[in-house]
Amino acid sequence: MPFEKELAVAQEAVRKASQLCSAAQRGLVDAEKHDKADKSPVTVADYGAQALVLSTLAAAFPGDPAVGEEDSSDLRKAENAELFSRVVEYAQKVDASLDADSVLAAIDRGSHSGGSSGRFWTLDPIDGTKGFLRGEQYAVALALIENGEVLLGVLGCPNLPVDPNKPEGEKGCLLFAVKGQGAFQAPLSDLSAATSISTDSVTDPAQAVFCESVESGHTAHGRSASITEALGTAVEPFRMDSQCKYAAVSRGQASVYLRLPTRPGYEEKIWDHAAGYIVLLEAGGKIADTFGQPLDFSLGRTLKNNKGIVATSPAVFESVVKAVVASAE
Ligand SMILES: Nc1ncnc2c1ncn2[C@@H]1O[C@H](COP(=O)(O)OS(=O)(=O)O)[C@@H](OP(=O)(O)O)[C@H]1O
Ligand SMILES: [Mg+2]
Ligand SMILES: [Mg+2]
Ligand SMILES: [Mg+2]
Repeated sequence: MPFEKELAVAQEAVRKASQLCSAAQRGLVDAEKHDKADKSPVTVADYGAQALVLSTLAAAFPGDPAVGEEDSSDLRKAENAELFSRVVEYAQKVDASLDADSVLAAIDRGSHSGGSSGRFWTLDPIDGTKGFLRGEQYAVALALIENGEVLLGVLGCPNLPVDPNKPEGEKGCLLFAVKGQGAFQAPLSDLSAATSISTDSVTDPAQAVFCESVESGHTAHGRSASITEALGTAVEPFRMDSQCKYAAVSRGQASVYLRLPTRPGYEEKIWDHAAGYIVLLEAGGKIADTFGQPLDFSLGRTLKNNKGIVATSPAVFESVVKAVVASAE
């Protein structure tokens, strides 16, 4: 099968990073959190997961660059020495060969600028850091992009119930897809137990289950309420952090994921969407931005030609996109 090695390496890297994040989330203390220059939060687990995944990729595919969310500049500052030593501690628990220098070097492998030619990986070591800090959903998201096209995606979702119908049952899922090969989910506890997943077959948008971000700064909650009302949906969107929303639509737990811009100048980051995008498409779903335009991953580190996201199961796609476009007029 094409991309067999890439998939195996990516799955193992995301599984290990998910382990690191779970361990960190259980006992996170103040010294393990930090605010970046843009005021968004980052933790020992974001840095540790990026170091772990990018060092694993560097060993397996030394010629592949990466676009990662985090960089080491804050960790190198004297005032963050304690944060840095905890990052190294967490990374070493999962990979004993990592030391302080290799952690910094691995994190900084994520500085590639992306673009339309060649192949590169894109990593969000923790997507939904705010959800992670609240003890809720988050995802480790890794994708492979070649000539601007997303070819492979792996999503580690440590707090997501394996069976959506058993919310109190086993938690921890790995979702993955390779272009043209379908989408799958396995419990993080046993990757050999993967099963095929697909989007739901709802045809009436009034019956569609919607999901959206928890954070009101990341999506316009008022606008989604008016869209569901216009479509005749009685139930309001349920809120969930991170690319777990792509997982929810990909496995038929929700029909629609809306991400509606809150600030005109905000550009969506490729690592916030690439892995979820390919899993969703391979599960049978459809996706566009809030103007109905296809997502363009070939333009660098952001989706600068797109605004927001509309991701759905196939039969309701057109009517939902129409309602989203109309809601902007
Ligand atoms: N203004 C604005 N608009 C849209 N998106 C934004 C915005 N600001 C931040 N971000 C990105 O949102 C990512 C988190 O996704 P979610 O909103 O789905 O999760 S959460 O509710 O924050 O937990 C989050 O990813 P992480 O930083 O990896 O958590 C950000 O990249
Ligand atoms: Mg962040
Ligand atoms: Mg993110
Ligand atoms: Mg992140």
